[in-house]
Amino acid sequence: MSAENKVREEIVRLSKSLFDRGFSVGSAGNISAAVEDGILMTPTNSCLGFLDPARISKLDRNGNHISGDRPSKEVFLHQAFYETRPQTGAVVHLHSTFATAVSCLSDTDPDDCIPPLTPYVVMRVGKVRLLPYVRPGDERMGEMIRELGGRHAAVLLANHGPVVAGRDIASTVYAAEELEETAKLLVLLRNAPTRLLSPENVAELKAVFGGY
Ligand SMILES: O=C(CO)COP(=O)(O)O
Ligand SMILES: [Zn+2]
Repeated sequence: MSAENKVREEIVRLSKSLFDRGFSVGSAGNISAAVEDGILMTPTNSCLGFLDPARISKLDRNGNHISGDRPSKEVFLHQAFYETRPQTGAVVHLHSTFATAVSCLSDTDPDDCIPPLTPYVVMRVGKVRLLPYVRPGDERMGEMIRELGGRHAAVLLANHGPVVAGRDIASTVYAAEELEETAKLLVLLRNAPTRLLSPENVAELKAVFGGY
């Protein structure tokens, strides 16, 4: 099997896994992955549970649609991550329930919307920014990601959902899951006195496991 076909199969397998466990419903969310000569992206209005590897959209390096079904309307969002974080090999956008809940709370800190509750969110996701609401598919989402200058691997789109960029599709999906589970803890612990990891704990994790 060619390297590109392996990536197609991986997109289908991991998308189905997310869908089967309720991290995405209906036709919400989209996933992309870099290949040698461009980017593969889930087609617009497709259900992550039932993707066909042959119909996945392919874009060239300039973002032109070259094969497969029409790409996700969030193409600008995905492209902005590839452009600003050269290490990016995949981007995952979900409407997963708890991360989306945090994106709707009016007291969420926009500079640090997922505080360091547990080590794995620090290790796999890093500091998460909240970006102001624009409608799905609005080109301004790409501009907002570019303005971050590649400093964040994950963002929450206000009143919409999370977006995570990573080195490859599996690690990016795992990071999106970690973000969702931490958002769930945040909602569960809302109004309960909560101990966060200290700045020293966070610094130790970054020193040992690397930063995102
Ligand atoms: O999540 C979505 C929009 O934000 C889904 O859009 P697409 O079906 O175009 O990928
Ligand atoms: Zn969306």
